[in-house]
Amino acid sequence: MASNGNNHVSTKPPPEPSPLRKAKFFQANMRILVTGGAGFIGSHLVDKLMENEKNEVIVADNYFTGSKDNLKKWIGHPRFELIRHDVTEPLLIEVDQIYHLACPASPIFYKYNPVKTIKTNVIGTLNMLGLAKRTGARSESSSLCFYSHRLLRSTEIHSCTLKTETYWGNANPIGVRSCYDEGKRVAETLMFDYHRQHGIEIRIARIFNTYGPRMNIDDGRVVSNFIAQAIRDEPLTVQLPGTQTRSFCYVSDMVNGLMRLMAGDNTGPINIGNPGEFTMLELAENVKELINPEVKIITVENTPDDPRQRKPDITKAKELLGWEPKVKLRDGLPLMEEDFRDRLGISRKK
Ligand SMILES: NC(=O)c1ccc[n+]([C@@H]2O[C@H](COP(=O)([O-])OP(=O)(O)OC[C@H]3O[C@@H](n4cnc5c(N)ncnc54)[C@H](O)[C@@H]3O)[C@@H](O)[C@H]2O)c1
Ligand SMILES: O=C(O)[C@H]1O[C@H](OP(=O)(O)OP(=O)(O)OC[C@H]2O[C@@H](n3ccc(=O)[nH]c3=O)[C@H](O)[C@@H]2O)[C@H](O)[C@@H](O)[C@@H]1O
Repeated sequence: MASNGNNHVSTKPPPEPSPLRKAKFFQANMRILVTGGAGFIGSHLVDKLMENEKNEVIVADNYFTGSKDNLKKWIGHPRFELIRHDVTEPLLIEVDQIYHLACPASPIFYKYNPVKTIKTNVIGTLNMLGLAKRTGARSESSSLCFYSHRLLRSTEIHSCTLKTETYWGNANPIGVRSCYDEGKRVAETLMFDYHRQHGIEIRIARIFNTYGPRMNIDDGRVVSNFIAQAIRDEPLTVQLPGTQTRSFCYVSDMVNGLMRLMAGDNTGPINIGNPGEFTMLELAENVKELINPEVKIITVENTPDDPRQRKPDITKAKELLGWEPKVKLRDGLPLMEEDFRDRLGISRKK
C-alpha cells in the first residue's frame, strides 16, 4: 500500500479490480482520464501522455476556461476521446487512472462564479472518487491522481519563506477566494478519506504557480497579463505593493512532476513547483527586458487576500520522485512570448 512518508496508510484492503478487466472488450492499453484536459496544464499533460502508444486518453471538460483548440491535434486520433462533461455530474466510464485537474484556476474566473467553483472542487472530486471506487481503479497498473493546490495565505504565513507539505493551508473561510482555497482543502480531505476507508489509491500534488504556452491570454494571471501587455505595448500592471513574491514553474516541468508522482508509490501531498522566487516588480522588469524594453511599468490596486509570499519547498519531490524543475524563468518567458505573438497576431518589431 502506498504511503506518503507521513504514515498515511489505508486501513482497509483495496477493492477488487473491476470484472470488466476480463471482459471481451478488454484492452491492454492504459486508459487515462484527464478532467480539465482542455485547459492550460491539462492539455500539456495530454500531449505528453499521448506520446506513449500504450495510453488511451479521455478528456472530460465543460470548456468553462478551457478550449478545444488546445487539443486540436488529437481530435480524431484513435487513442483519444474528448467528452463535453461537467465533473459536478457523475461520469460512468471505465478508466485505470484519473488526473483530476478540472477547476477554474485564474482568480478572475473563480471569483466570477464562486458557487460553481466550490461545487467543482467538492462535488467534482467526490464524483471522481466514486468513479475510482466503482471501477476498482487502484491496482498496480491503475491509480488515481488528484491535483490540488493548498492555499498559502492568511496572515501568519506571510513571514514564512518556504512552504513545506506539512503546512495546513489556513485560509480565510469567508473571503472572495475561499471558494477555491477551501474547495481544494476539502478535496484533499475527501481523497484521504476514500483512501483510508475504501483503499482507493491516491496521489496529491500541490501545484504552485505555473506558466507557459496556451495560458488564456486575458485570464488575469500575472505572467499572461505581463506578456500580453508587453506585446500590445500596454503598461505592465504591477499590483501593489509589488514586493509580493511568486515562484513560477514552466509547464513542461510541471507535467513531468505530475507524471512522476502518478508513476510512484507516494500518495503525497507533494509540492510541485519551481522554488525560484521573484517579486512582481522583478517579474515585470524581466518581461520588459526580454520582450519589450520600451514598455512602462505602473502600479495598480491589488485584490483582497492576495498572498504576500509563495515559494515551495521541493525537498520531498526531489527525494521521493527524483524530480526538480529544469526551465529557468528567463528561458521559459520567451517560449511563452512566441505562443502569445502567434495567437495575438503581433510579430516582434524589427
Ligand atoms: N496554473 C497554475 O498556476 C495552477 C496553480 C495551482 C493549482 N492549479 C490547479 O491546476 C488545475 C489546472 O489549472 P490550469 O491552470 O490548467 O487552469 P485552466 O483554467 O486552464 O484549466 C482548467 C480546466 O478545467 C475545466 N473545468 C472547470 N470547471 C469544470 C467542470 N465543472 N467540469 C469540467 N471541466 C471543468 C476548464 O474548462 C479548463 O479546461 C486546476 O485544478 C488548478 O486549480 C493551477
Ligand atoms: O492556487 C491559487 O491560489 C492560485 O494561484 C495562482 O494565483 P495567484 O498566485 O494569485 O496568481 P496571479 O493571479 O497570477 O497573481 C500573482 C501575483 O501577481 C500580482 N499581479 C497579478 C496580475 C497583474 O496584472 N499584476 C500583478 O501584479 C497579484 O497581485 C499577485 O500578487 C494561480 O495563478 C492560480 O492558478 C491558482 O488558482
